[in-house]
Amino acid sequence: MVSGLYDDASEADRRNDSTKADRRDALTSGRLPVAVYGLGKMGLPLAAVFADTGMRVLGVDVDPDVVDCVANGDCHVEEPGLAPLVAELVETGRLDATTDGPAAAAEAAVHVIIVPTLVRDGGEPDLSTVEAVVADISTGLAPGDLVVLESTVPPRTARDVVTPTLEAETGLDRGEFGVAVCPERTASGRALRDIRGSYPKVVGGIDAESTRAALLLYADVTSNRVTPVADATTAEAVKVFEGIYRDVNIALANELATTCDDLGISVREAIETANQLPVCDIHDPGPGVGGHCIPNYPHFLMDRVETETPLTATARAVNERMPIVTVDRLEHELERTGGELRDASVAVLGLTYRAGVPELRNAPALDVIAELDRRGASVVAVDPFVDPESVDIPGLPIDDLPETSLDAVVLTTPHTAFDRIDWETIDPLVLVDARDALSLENTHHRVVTLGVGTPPDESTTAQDRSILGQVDAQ
Ligand SMILES: NC(=O)c1ccc[n+]([C@@H]2O[C@H](COP(=O)([O-])OP(=O)(O)OC[C@H]3O[C@@H](n4cnc5c(N)ncnc54)[C@H](O)[C@@H]3O)[C@@H](O)[C@H]2O)c1
Ligand SMILES: CC(=O)N[C@@H]1[C@@H](OP(=O)(O)OP(=O)(O)OC[C@H]2O[C@@H](n3ccc(=O)[nH]c3=O)[C@H](O)[C@@H]2O)O[C@H](CO)[C@@H](O)[C@@H]1O
Repeated sequence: MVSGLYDDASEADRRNDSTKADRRDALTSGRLPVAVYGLGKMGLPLAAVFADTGMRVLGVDVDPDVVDCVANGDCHVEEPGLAPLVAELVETGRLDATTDGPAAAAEAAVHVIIVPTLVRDGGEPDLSTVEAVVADISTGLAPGDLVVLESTVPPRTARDVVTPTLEAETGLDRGEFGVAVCPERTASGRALRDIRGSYPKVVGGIDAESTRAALLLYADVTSNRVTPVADATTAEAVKVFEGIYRDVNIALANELATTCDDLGISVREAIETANQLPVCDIHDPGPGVGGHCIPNYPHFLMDRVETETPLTATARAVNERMPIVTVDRLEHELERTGGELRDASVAVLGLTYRAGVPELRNAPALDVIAELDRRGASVVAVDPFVDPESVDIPGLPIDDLPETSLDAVVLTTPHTAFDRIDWETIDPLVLVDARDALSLENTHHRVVTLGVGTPPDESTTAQDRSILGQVDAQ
């Protein structure tokens, strides 16, 4: 008889493959219901993939509009392939949604937390949403249940916050229920593909049995391998380290880009050529680091350790300054042409934090616009994915660019829709291509990127370099 995914069975039982198969079968046949707390950009895709393996999934969200939408088989999250999947899963009864967390907790045997973990002004991690879900779960937690943290959390959250709270609130002892950290390794726009197995799934429990139960949970979810790590804290650290790696390396690229002002070289050319070496993986410079992951995760480490973390802190500061660097570049170039930023009319191309996603959290473009505004420029924003007016910024349709009187353009996010702009039909302007995404060398515009301070040496023009490249290739 299978009572839960977490088992206090004897070692002999654990080695028994038929017991393991029974548990897996109980899960994928729907006999062990799964509650997924948080039906947002990552939670809904995760709930759908769980349900698609045969699990019976109850999605929980505090937002009644989200719950109504999902319960009706509709989909409020824009992810490739998600809408038809949600419709089918709701129709066949494998996925449902509720605002009633305690009721879902009472019914479920597996509780998966995928709510946001943010950072307060000042850098302190804000775990209030996770704590609210843990409070719901504790009202229905039963012996044999497994609690899974998919949300990214500061290392030691499972050990020092989640588990002690569950013990205190339920009266159950550690060993009667499981807690495992199984961090989401996905990004907006690729959620279903990533959850189904782009990367190995990391699982780490507060005890060996929790890790074992998490291995069973994900065995049928991912086509990739499931990687057990030593404990829950290691699993938490893996996710936070991934984010810090990215933040620090982007900061390095951004710093190198600013030195190219002095050197008078193209940072992109130097980076691309340096990256010919397999040991070299310099990232792309840009106007800043956005999204709700990478800018937050360094704080999850810095706030939790006594040890000094100067590199992590400096990287954050370098990246946070990039919107200012971008506006400085524009102001400087306008001055070189006799213009002034405080009188300038500027279009910012791309509001979202990266190309191709309708996501504005921590978007560098918003900081660029705030700084332009602070320095007196009048700004319009162009974005094919979000309406600028939704964040109180005057918007401009892409196709209206030629008819609009502009002194400057700043490209902050390289949406593919911008490829269709016919720059020849736009009056000459200063263009800061902060992502180096446009090829406008031969147009009448004054184009600068963040990583070319002065134009390349006249003796080796772009044309010369391409000829030299051909010679080199022969
Ligand atoms: N978005 C990403 O690219 C990404 C990638 C990897 C990991 N993650 C992690 O996934 C987690 C969730 O991110 P997301 O992008 O899905 O967030 P989101 O903001 O899109 O959605 C969160 C959902 O949780 C709901 N919610 C808030 N409090 C709740 C509560 N107490 N009970 C139930 N529901 C509640 C909200 O109403 C919302 O619908 C975060 O911890 C993040 O670190 C996100
Ligand atoms: C590559 C990837 O899968 N990463 C994911 C990441 O996803 P993401 O959606 O946050 O996107 P990123 O690509 O990391 O970009 C963040 C910001 O940095 C800017 N940037 C990026 C690279 C560069 O070389 N130079 C830059 O300037 C970019 O424009 C944007 O503003 O976080 C998720 C949540 O934890 C992780 O699952 C996962 O690691």
